[in-house]
Amino acid sequence: MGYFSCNAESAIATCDSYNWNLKKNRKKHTHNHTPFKIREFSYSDLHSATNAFSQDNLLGKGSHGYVYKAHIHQYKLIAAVKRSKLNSSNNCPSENEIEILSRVHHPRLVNLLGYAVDESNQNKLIVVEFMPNGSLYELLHCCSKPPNWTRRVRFALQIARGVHFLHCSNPPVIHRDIKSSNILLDGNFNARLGDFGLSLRGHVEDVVVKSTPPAGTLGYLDPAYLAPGDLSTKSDVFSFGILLLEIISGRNAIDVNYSPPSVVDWAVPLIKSGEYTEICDPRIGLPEDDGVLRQLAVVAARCVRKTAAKRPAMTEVMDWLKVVCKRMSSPIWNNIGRRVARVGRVMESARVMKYEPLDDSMEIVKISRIGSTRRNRKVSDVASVDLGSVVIGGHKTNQEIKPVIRSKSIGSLGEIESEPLDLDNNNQTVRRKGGLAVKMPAVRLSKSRSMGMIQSSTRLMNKNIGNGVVVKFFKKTNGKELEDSKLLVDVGKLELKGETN
Ligand SMILES: Nc1ncnc2c1ncn2[C@@H]1O[C@H](COP(=O)(O)OP(=O)(O)OP(=O)(O)O)[C@@H](O)[C@H]1O
Repeated sequence: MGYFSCNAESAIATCDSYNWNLKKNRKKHTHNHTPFKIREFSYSDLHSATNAFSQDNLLGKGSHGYVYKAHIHQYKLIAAVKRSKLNSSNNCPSENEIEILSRVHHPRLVNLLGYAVDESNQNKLIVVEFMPNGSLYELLHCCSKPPNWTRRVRFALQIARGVHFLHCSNPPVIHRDIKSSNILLDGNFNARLGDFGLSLRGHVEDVVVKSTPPAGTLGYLDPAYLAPGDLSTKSDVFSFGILLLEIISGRNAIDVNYSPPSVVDWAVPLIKSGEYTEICDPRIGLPEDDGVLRQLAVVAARCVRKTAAKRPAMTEVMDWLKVVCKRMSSPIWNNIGRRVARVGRVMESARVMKYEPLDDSMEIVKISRIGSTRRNRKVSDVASVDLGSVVIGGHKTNQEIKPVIRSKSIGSLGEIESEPLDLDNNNQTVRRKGGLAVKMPAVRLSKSRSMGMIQSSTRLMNKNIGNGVVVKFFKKTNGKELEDSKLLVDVGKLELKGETN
């Protein structure tokens, strides 16, 4: 058990045969040039740091326990302390979370700072970095000023980096519970992936991975993950795709105010028929450069494909999002987008993936069509989730934002309670200190293992979308108009690769 050591690296070196090469590969795997320290705090330190686990220090409540803000004066540290409501005899997820977090460290994760043992019941308390700005869930669904496109694209890329890091670790870490409420915002409003209670560390053929029952959160759960043996990093890719659809549309993964309630069933047919604007969050409107919306939508649709093997790896997703991010952050793109839009809206069907900004003077944009005029690009075979009668969530897209009910993780590594579906508002108020104040009705799902097994009932038809367009850029230097070949736009990259069933 690596976390019993004060220094995670030494624990790994002595206890973990997978990581004999950790030192050698540290740069690649940890992004940290100095080893990160995992401290063993005393229970009494945390008791006083959280003001005896007072209501005032309560940051929120999850399905496995409570999270408190802690001022740990000895270390001049503000941290978040997670206290499980289960006994450790129940194989509570905090054990697993500490075990995994003691081996990974990355700027895009909510990293482990240490742990403490409650002597009275042997429960482990987890001490992680404090995230003062709430969760992405709160920002997207409960905030009066929803984030703009620049921030949304940035969040998507940051989360992709975190997930990519986990998948590239040796052995890989599969998070299994990627969702907007597990994306927390740090002091600089950067997105961090947290809550590793359901995560698994190991290769797919490892016994632990092969014997752990499926778990996750309804609405985000990969429909192809029906049995332990189905798990792979591609299940996280599916959940990430759902999260991306949520970021684009501002709607919940499951929302009964929409028909169909599943974001996949709702968004993917629209994406496949090229109606990207229909899935855009109406509160912020279209991005200035509508190619950004198209690219994000296509990435999301590919992540949620029904067949796990056909989904992209996180490394590809990350690369695509980097391009979108670059496109967003190049002010010149907005200019170009406007000009192109003016020329008969030809950009409607462009798939622009690469751009390097001009270095000087004036740019002129010329447009030429390439390839077939047939609408021959498709996003195919994406997953369709039959939600049955489970009701979670929602706000309307139009004007009014209603209080939303958030999906909870289901399944666990430990004993699973059986509780009825309960939508009574009185039960739970999630309180944030120092972040956004959110009142949330409780959703208690029946936490049976089978509950996570959402069967796909619909197979979506392929539809063709769009034509390719090339945008060429010219710069004027000393009165001469020169074509800049570097600025030739790569068209249709996303849609062209591997779209067949
Ligand atoms: N490091 C942190 N800093 C600040 N707030 C946190 C931190 N970790 C969790 N929280 C807050 O505490 C609350 C509970 O988090 P927790 O991870 O236990 O459960 P959850 O993700 O909300 O639900 P579930 O357990 O169903 O996944 C959330 O509202 C979250 O925003």
